[in-house]
Formats: sequence, structure tokens, C-alpha cells
Amino acid sequence: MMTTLTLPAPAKLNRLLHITGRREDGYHRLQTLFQIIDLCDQLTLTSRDDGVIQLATRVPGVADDDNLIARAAKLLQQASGTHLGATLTLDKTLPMGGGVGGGSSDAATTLVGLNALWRLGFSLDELAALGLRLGADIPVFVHGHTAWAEGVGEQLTPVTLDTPWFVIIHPGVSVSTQAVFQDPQLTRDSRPITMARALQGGASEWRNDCEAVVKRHYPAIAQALDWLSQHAPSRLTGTGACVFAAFEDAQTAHAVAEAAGHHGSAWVARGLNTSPLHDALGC
Ligand SMILES: C[C@](O)(CO)[C@H](O)COP(=O)(O)OP(=O)(O)OC[C@H]1O[C@@H](n2ccc(N)nc2=O)[C@H](O)[C@@H]1O
Ligand SMILES: Nc1ncnc2c1ncn2[C@@H]1O[C@H](COP(=O)(O)OP(=O)(O)OP(=O)(O)O)[C@@H](O)[C@H]1O
Repeated sequence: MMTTLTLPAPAKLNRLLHITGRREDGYHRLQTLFQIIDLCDQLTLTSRDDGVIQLATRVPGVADDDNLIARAAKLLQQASGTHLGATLTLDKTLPMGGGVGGGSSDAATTLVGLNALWRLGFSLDELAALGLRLGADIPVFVHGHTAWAEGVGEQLTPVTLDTPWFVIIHPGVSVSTQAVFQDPQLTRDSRPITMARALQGGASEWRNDCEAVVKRHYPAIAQALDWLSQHAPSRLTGTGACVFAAFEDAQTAHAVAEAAGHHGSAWVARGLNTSPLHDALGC
């Protein structure tokens, strides 16, 4: 019987991010295009009979009880009533708090992977609903398809986007998502648009409503955006800190990433329409 799975947890980019309002509970209503990319963390999940959820690796700065993979495993244990446990090993590549959804994707891979390992038989819809309790960015990674999203990011419609090579730069500063959403100067009244209109407009019309506020507070992000914009149209992902630009060929993307060194860490990643997690599990 299968007792260990090693699975990818891919990052996402917000190719477009509009803030269209605020809910009663303070959370903001968004419209966004989530694109899954091939830059990944790796998770190894090993089933155990004693019911214990054990973290074999620490995430610096995160208490084990707060770690999203431990929280996801415990939530799934509770929801299913299984007597099984798991040892969780996380090989971290994705920058934390970078707007690429690393923690959310780790949690989604834990839910989808343990569902298979423990043979629980939950549907992806059921796992996404569980994931939403831990974070708004988790459902898209559970469903595993590039998507148009509304609500706080949980109302998903799968779409197919172009699959360019992205240069992603992390300017080395950490952005508080909460502070960005609380900033009085944030644009939070963008007129809602239809998905068809967003897709019709294409990348040249896509923008991120958080960009102005984030650029004002973090000069390093403004400088990285200005530098990358000399090579191709550039955007912030989520509330940052990462910025990205799309290129048609890998060679150009690698040359730009190499030249980006003085602005922070840089990666090249390919845009995807389906998640490597779902490709690996055949679901
Ligand atoms: C901006 C995005 O990256 C787009 O993909 C995500 O919506 C952010 O999701 P996230 O990092 O999981 O954010 P959370 O940890 O849930 O929220 C941090 C804080 O940001 C604010 N927040 C977040 C998401 C949202 N739609 N509206 C908000 O007002 C809330 O004050 C919340 O307490
Ligand atoms: N397994 C985990 N990996 C990374 N961060 C985690 C994890 N568990 C909890 N966290 C916490 O979650 C915070 C946000 O992490 P994450 O990497 O998802 O940010 P992000 O890329 O900005 O995501 P988003 O695009 O959803 O805003 C981290 O700063 C950390 O405190």
C-alpha cells in the first residue's frame, strides 16, 4: 500500500487584480486572474498509524502550530475522522509573503495529497471548502486550474491563458497584506467587469489595484517595477513583494533574470493552465 507521496506545490501570479468593494467583515471583494506557474515547493507526505501529525521541517519565523501544512492536515483529520496521521516534510523554494501564494499552495497540496494517501474520497469541491477556512487563496490551488476569481478569490471559473515565460523578482522587502488592505488611499471601488471583458482586453490592459499604494510605501518595489518595465510590461502580484513580466521565449527571460540581480532574488518560471500537483496525481 502507498505510504509516501512527494508532490509539488506550485506558485501563482495575479495577472490582473481589481478591488471592487469591501464586505461587512472588512474583507475586500476582488476580481483576479490567478495563473499557476511552474515554480514549486515540494512536500513529502508519509502516512502513519499513530494519528500524529508531525512536521519534519520548520518554516523560519512560523510556529509549528501556525504552519499552514500542519493546520491543513489537522483540519482534514477532523473532517474525516480518520485514525491515520502523517509526517510532513516541506522543501521550500517559494519566497514567503511574496504574493505568490506559497503558504496557501503548501496547504492545498497537503489537503489533496493526504486525501489520496489516506484514501478519504473527498471531492475537490469539498477539499476547496475546507481550504477556504484557512485562507482565500487555497481553493484555486485545490482545484488546480488557472482561473478567473471573484468574491475574496474563492468563486472560481477555470480559464485558459497564454503560457509565457515569466521573470519574477522579489525585491527583498516584506509587505504586510493587512496594511495594504487598510491603507486609506487604496483603490477599492473599481467597477466590476465581466470575465469575458477581462479576457478580451488581454495582458496590455491588465492592472493590479494594489500597485500604487505598495509602490509609495516600498521604494525597492517601485524601483524593481521601473527596471523590469524597461524590458516588458510589469506588474505586482497580490500585495507584493514580487513583481513580474512576461516574455515569449525562455532565453530572453533568463537574460533579464540574470541582469535583475541588484534588485533582489530573481526566478524564471513558465505560466501554466493546469497544476503540476493534479498532473502528478492524475486528478
Ligand atoms: C491579495 C491576494 O494575494 C490575491 O491573491 C490574496 O487575496 C491575499 O490573501 P492572503 O495572503 O491569504 O491574505 P490573508 O492572510 O487572508 O489576509 C490578510 C489580511 O488582509 C486583508 N484582506 C485580505 C484579503 C482580502 N480579500 N481582503 C482583505 O481585506 C484582511 O485584513 C486580512 O486580515
Ligand atoms: N507552510 C508555510 N509556508 C509559508 N508561509 C507560511 C506557512 N505556514 C504559515 N505561513 C505564514 O503565512 C504567511 C504568508 O505566506 P505566503 O507565502 O502564502 O504569502 P504570500 O505569497 O504573500 O501569499 P498570498 O499571495 O496568498 O498573499 C507567511 O508570512 C507565514 O507567516
